[in-house]
This record gives sequence, C-alpha cells and structure tokens, in this order.
Amino acid sequence: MTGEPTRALAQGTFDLLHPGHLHYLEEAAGHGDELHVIVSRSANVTHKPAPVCPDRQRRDVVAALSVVDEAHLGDPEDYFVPVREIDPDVIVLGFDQHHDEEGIRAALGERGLVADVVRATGREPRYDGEMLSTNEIIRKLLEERG
Ligand SMILES: Cc1cc2nc3c(=O)[nH]c(=O)nc-3n(C[C@H](O)[C@H](O)[C@H](O)COP(=O)(O)O)c2cc1C
Ligand SMILES: Nc1ncnc2c1ncn2[C@@H]1O[C@H](COP(=O)(O)OP(=O)(O)OP(=O)(O)O)[C@@H](O)[C@H]1O
Repeated sequence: MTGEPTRALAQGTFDLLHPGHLHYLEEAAGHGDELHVIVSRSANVTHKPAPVCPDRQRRDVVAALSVVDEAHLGDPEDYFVPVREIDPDVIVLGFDQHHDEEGIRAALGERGLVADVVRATGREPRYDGEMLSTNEIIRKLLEERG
C-alpha cells in the first residue's frame, strides 16, 4: 500500500528567474514527492528593492517550471495561511533567506502545524559571467542599457 505523496514547500520572490532559483527549486523538489512554492507578495518584500515583475507574473512563471507542481501567491498578511492550506511535510529555506529555522519551527508549533524545516545549499557560478542573483541582473541591465 502506498501512502499520500509527501509535499515539499519552497518560497521566495522569484523576480527575473536565474539558475540560482532553478538550483533551489530542484533541490527543494528532492525533499518530497510534490513541490509547492509560495511566491511572495510585492508588498511583503521589504528587505530589498520591490520586484520588477508583478505578483501574478512571478507566480505564473514559477508555476510553468516542470520541477514545480503548484505555485501559490502568498497571503498579503499572514504567512501561515498558505502553509496551512498546502500542509507541507518539509519547508525548504533558501541558503541566504533571512528566516531562521528555529523561529519557523516555533511559529509552526504555536499554530499546531507539523513540518520539518531544512536549509538548501547555494549555487556558485559554473562559468564565467553566470548570473545567480536578480539584483546582479538588474545592476548589469542598468549599467549596460540604462
Ligand atoms: C514558511 C514561509 C511562508 C511564507 N509565506 C508567505 C506569504 O504567504 N506571503 C508572502 O508574501 N510571503 C511569504 N513568505 C516570504 C517570502 O516568500 C520570502 O521568503 C520573502 O519575501 C523573502 O524573499 P527572498 O527570500 O526571495 O528574498 C513566506 C516565507 C516562509 C519561510
Ligand atoms: N545562487 C543561488 N543559489 C541557491 N539558491 C538561490 C540562489 N539565488 C537565489 N536562490 C534562492 O532562490 C529563492 C528566491 O530567491 P530570490 O527571489 O530572493 O532571488 P535572488 O536572486 O537571491 O534575489 P536578489 O538578488 O534580489 O537578492 C531563495 O530561497 C534563494 O535562497
């Protein structure tokens, strides 16, 4: 008898996709049978410049990746609303995301949610000039086309 498929959850801004995003999503997918992704609302991206692409566009592009089973736009206010709906077995944090594992575990526990929390690895450039950050792409764009 086979059980329910396990769900891994990734999350992030995903503005102007690059191979660092693909590395993260592929690694996150390895933690479960299905990969769900929460795409952050622009209004909640406060720790860096707001994304260039609109919320819906960022969600649609992530949803089209073959490694992704479902992409969900985040809740405008309560990060745990989509987490409760998706009901992941494991939450995979990006290598440089400011969220800390212990804080998320505590927040899950307070809400009666059960999920492992793990941290993904980072990807270094594999060839000269490979761009692995949205900010870097935008900086180059402004330098060369601005
Ligand atoms: C478990 C979890 C759930 C999240 N849920 C939401 C959400 O519902 N809405 C949202 O706007 N951002 C949500 N976020 C935050 C973003 O997806 C993202 O982590 C944040 O905007 C920082 O973006 P960056 O790490 O891509 O720079 C969540 C983050 C985590 C760790
Ligand atoms: N080079 C990379 N290697 C591994 N994971 C990455 C890499 N770049 C981004 N990610 C992961 O992808 C997810 C979404 O990242 P985000 O959209 O913030 O991209 P970013 O390119 O790092 O943005 P910015 O350059 O504006 O900080 C995060 O979990 C992040 O850790």
